[in-house]
Amino acid sequence: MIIVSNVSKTFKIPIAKEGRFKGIRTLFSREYRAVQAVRHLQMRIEPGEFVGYIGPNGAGKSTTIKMLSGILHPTSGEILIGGANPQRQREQVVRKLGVVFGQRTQLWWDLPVSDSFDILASMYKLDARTYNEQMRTLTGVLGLDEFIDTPVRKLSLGQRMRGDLAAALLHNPDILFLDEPTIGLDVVAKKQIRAYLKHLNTEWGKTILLTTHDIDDIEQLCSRVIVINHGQSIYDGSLDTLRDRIGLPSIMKIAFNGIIEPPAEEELASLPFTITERRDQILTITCNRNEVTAMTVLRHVSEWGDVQDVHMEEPDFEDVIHRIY
Ligand SMILES: Nc1ncnc2c1ncn2[C@@H]1O[C@H](COP(=O)(O)OP(=O)(O)OP(=O)(O)O)[C@@H](O)[C@H]1O
Repeated sequence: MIIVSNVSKTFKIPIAKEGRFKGIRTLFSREYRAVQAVRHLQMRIEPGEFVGYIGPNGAGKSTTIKMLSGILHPTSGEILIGGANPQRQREQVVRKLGVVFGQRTQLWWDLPVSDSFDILASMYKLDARTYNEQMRTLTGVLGLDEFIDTPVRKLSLGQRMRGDLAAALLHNPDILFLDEPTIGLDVVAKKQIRAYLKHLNTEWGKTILLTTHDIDDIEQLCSRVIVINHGQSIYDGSLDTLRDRIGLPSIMKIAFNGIIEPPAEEELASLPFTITERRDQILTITCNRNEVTAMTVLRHVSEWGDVQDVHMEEPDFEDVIHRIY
């Protein structure tokens, strides 16, 4: 289990000097300004959960992941990963954790991928049998064969990400922190990485905290989302509840056979939904699904003509995000 209790992180940044030798003078400056990257963060993640951690640029996501994995120290508050503190019990925590930073690789750039795995295996002190077994399993799932002897610098971004995922999983940790693992990937590679991540969670039971700017990642993978803005958690729950809470409309497209005869303006105004578009034989209807069911809408519109087809459209998740920010 991951427990984050009232964690804050403040960076001290030297105030930039003006005038001659400003670079050197800034370097030796004793004047600082404080940037509060994370404020009073509370979080509890149960084993086996797949949690999306989202927020605008500079919200504090990477800082949180770096604190969770022990790279940065919180200014205040406490973090426990499986009962251990990532700063004080680093080695114990590192064994439980795999971390992937999408923008940076932990593989050695000029070496074949297999050499990086050899180095990591010896860092984690894996015995030969465990290492070989784990490599076999990971090769099966992540298709490493295709590029195992290729130097990392020659890999496609999708292959590199598969290599990085394998590196993070080599010591078989229970928990994965993934910071933008799909960044820069093309549609096909994204789909593939998502399929792997789903497998790691549902088949292998890995607990995953995923940071992403890609809304499809969240929609397709995460049962829970935590939204952070200006270092503070502003939402923690399901994606559906998030949509409902900010009252995004449901959209229905209703196709008719033949003539459509909606009632007069006054009667339309009294209905619990609105017609937002009328094109040929199709009406677009918008309603708040907390206030009116699709069946009620259908009952009304079927009096206006011969309904041929109904199509429900989910509100766009990008809209959801913009509204909560
Ligand atoms: N090492 C650092 N020194 C000083 N300030 C930092 C440092 N790391 C992060 N910050 C600041 O802390 C705040 C949070 O940054 P962080 O990288 O955690 O955001 P993020 O949500 O991951 O953003 P993005 O989506 O752009 O990666 C920002 O204001 C950033 O400038």
